[in-house]
Amino acid sequence: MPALRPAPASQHSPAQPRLPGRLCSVSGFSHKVIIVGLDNAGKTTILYQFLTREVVHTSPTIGSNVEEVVLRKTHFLMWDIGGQETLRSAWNSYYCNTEFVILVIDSSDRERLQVTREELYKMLAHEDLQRAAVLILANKQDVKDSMTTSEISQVLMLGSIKDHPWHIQGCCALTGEGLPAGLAWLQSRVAAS
Ligand SMILES: Nc1nc2c(ncn2[C@@H]2O[C@H](COP(=O)(O)OP(=O)(O)OP(=O)(O)O)[C@@H](O)[C@H]2O)c(=O)[nH]1
Ligand SMILES: [Mg+2]
Repeated sequence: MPALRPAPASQHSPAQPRLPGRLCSVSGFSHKVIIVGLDNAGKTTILYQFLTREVVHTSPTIGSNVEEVVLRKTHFLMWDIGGQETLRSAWNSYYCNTEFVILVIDSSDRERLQVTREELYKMLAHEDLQRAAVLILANKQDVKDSMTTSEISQVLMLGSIKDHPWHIQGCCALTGEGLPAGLAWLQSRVAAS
């Protein structure tokens, strides 16, 4: 298990997200990614696993964290957005210019999968996300009796999504298992476009 790192130092206020539509990074063009999902799903843990391949100590995100993740020569500007119920109405302020939505699910949280489904279809109907591809990360696969990707696919009715490219990947943010495959799918979409 990698060392625990302190929580990310700065977060952006939900009232004033920091230029969520900005796509230019120091190093050139970045593909904008938003990481959404219910509170406690593991979004912030995943963002920092992508960035450092280590587990950070997190607390609930108020607002967002943003980091640039580079995979070979492809740059992704990743916005990790707080998932608490009161914060979800602010997700749409991050949608502009989004190419990829990463929807993180706590696979051990059966009771709230329906809530995730409602949030998913609300997002897919939003005009700013019409061209976005969706990566569903079925996180916490290490937890005993967690839902499999096929169970989650059924409940979320992923087969009915015809107008957005999508992919579901099981993962464990504590070990990083499954995350490289998720990133590889994002990169394959970039290469295909
Ligand atoms: N067992 C297990 N725990 C995990 C996993 N990923 C994250 N966690 C834990 O789940 C808790 C919540 O993780 P966060 O990354 O803060 O969740 P979040 O989705 O960012 O939550 P909000 O910021 O409130 O929206 C933390 O205690 C993490 O250590 C995983 O794959 N397995
Ligand atoms: Mg968080």
